[in-house]
Amino acid sequence: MGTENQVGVIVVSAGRGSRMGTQESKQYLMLEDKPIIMHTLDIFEQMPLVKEVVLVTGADDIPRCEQWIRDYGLGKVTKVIAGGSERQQSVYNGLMEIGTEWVMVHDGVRPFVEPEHIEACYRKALQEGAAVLAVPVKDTIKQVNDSGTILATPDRRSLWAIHTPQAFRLSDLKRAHERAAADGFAGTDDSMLVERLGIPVAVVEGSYTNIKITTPEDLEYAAFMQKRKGEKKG
Ligand SMILES: Nc1ccn([C@@H]2O[C@H](COP(=O)(O)OP(=O)(O)OP(=O)(O)O)[C@@H](O)[C@H]2O)c(=O)n1
Ligand SMILES: C[C@](O)(CO)[C@H](O)COP(=O)(O)O
Repeated sequence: MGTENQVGVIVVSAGRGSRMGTQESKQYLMLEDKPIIMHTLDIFEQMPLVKEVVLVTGADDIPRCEQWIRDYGLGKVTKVIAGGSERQQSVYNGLMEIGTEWVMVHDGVRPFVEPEHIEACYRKALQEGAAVLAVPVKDTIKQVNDSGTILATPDRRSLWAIHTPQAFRLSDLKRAHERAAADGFAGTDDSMLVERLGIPVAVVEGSYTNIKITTPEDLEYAAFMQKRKGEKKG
């Protein structure tokens, strides 16, 4: 089945970036020639699979984002809307603006996600109903109590670090968000909310380079990654 112009993408970019510790919100920091968020949006702009993109950003940042979108010719971005105080609310605001049967939610501060992994995540969701990009953890992970004492060491073979995009039926994700809001449940990703409905979510292995730019160290790595991308293009 053709997958051209199929999926709506919500790119969430309304956070404050407090862990980055910069005056400017991290998603607007320059990465080589343009703001991080514009690198991320351009990935989806170049994908035939993507029908529309809704950018969710800070209310005060809407005008400059709209100008950048014009400057960089990001025609697939159909709306730029205000987010909420939590990521979950920002995603929900985006859901209200998307009209496609399938939706992908992506962090605006993940500018190194690879198109083939985005497509693989979407195709897996078409097959299984829902899918997320992830990578197997490399470190041993332990559960630790508030006193700093180790409680348990889960079997590493079953542990994955979950990334974005995350792909769902729009109707399922809306229902999941509405159920979570009704229950006062706050999740750290969208998959958690869908899992709560009993909907199976599949994992698709992506890449360790699909980092979420969160702290200053990530910014250094991002600069290295961007340089390497430029060298590969030649
Ligand atoms: N209220 C929020 C919080 C986060 N995000 C977005 O969700 C993504 C992942 O969130 P995170 O990396 O935690 O960003 P911040 O919340 O900005 O970071 P911090 O927790 O350090 O403040 C980011 O693209 C961020 O802009 C959002 O759209 N709305
Ligand atoms: C959605 C996410 O990127 C999956 O790993 C992550 O949970 C976002 O967490 P954050 O604290 O909002 O950055």
